[in-house]
Amino acid sequence: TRFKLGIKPDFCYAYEQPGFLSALKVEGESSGRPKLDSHTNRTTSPSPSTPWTGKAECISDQNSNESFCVYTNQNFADGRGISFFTTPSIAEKVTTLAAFTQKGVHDNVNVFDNPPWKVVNVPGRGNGLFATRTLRRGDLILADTPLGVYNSEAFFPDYQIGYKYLRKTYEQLPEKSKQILLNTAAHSPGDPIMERINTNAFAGEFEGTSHFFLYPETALLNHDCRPNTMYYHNTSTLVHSAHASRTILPGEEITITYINLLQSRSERQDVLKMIWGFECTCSLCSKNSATSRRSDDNIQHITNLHMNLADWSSASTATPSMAESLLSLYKKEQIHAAIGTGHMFAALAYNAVGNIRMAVKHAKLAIEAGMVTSESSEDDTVQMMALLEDPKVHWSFKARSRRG
Ligand SMILES: C[S@@+](CC[C@H](N)C(=O)[O-])C[C@H]1O[C@@H](n2cnc3c(N)ncnc32)[C@H](O)[C@@H]1O
Repeated sequence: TRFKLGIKPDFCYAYEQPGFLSALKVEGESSGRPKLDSHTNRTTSPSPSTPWTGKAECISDQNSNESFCVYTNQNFADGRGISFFTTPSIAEKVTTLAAFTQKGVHDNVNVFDNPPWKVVNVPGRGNGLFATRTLRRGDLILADTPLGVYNSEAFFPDYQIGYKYLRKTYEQLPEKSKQILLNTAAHSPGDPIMERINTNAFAGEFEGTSHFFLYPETALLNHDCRPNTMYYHNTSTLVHSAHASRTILPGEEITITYINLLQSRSERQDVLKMIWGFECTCSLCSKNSATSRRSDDNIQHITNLHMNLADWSSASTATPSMAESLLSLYKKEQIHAAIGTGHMFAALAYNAVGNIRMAVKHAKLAIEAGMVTSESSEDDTVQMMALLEDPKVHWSFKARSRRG
């Protein structure tokens, strides 16, 4: 299941990831979901134990019998504040998260006193973050909490109704945070709040439902099809953190990917234009057509290798050399954040033919590479640790060696 943001599933380098609002706009419009036009406005009083400020304003969808309300906590993360637009049951669960119950989880978050970057305005792409000192793979670039978390079901079907509640999520924030939100970019005209969510919010599953998260500082990161940074969203602390996925030199722009990178140039350009309104002229998109074709072929090859290596059926044709090819293609294509995944595939593929020495080598490398995204690849790390502990009892041991 997809949870949080990204490949595993909150780790961004390749799979469709920061699906921003417009991505769903398209999906929602074509899905013919019932409109929220038979709504009623009402308010509910929070129970005395909830952290929400004031009365929650709610809207009910009579078709689904679902209510969505605006909940704000102005004290969240040391007075930065946070607003939710979601169902009462999700809001109740939210209050039990570490974000609301554990002291200290936001201690070094939303702190930008001496960051390793500065904001620079680049004609044609707006603001972006540029490194002011050398960053090594794994170094923290920034960590922030969302100002808004919006249930996609809540306002999506009918914008006019949704706007009103989105505006409320904004209006209830502390003054300083309102300004921070307004300082984010909007790439098309329209309702100022809606458009800022549209341009900047990350989509991810939250408490089992799709939500959008607006992290105003992370929002400053521009897109590159070969980014030098990856990010992770912790759905318990609600902290979003971005780490360098390779060495970044002073003066270099710090970039993330907005899309699934395992797509051809034309596919990438189409989706970036459609959703974020810009022509991608990143280093990869600007290559001459012969180089670009080679890259597209590599991407296709990576996709095929993924499919083969993830196939544990009796029909699988996966071999360790496929995993070695995958690793070298990641390197060739400079998909740095995926190296850990490549080593994991290799560890499993070697163990599957009983080559313990190579399985252990790659498991160690996978864990080491996973440190960069320690939180995001938790399951993978656990899996690799288990393999290291005793390769012979790991489920993958000789799982492919008896096949003809
Ligand atoms: C999340 S914002 C990124 C920060 C934004 N540049 C700003 O000024 O705050 C996304 C918007 O930035 C611009 N953008 C991001 N990456 C870009 C790129 N590689 N080339 C051109 N524009 C880009 C587009 O206008 C896009 O809609």
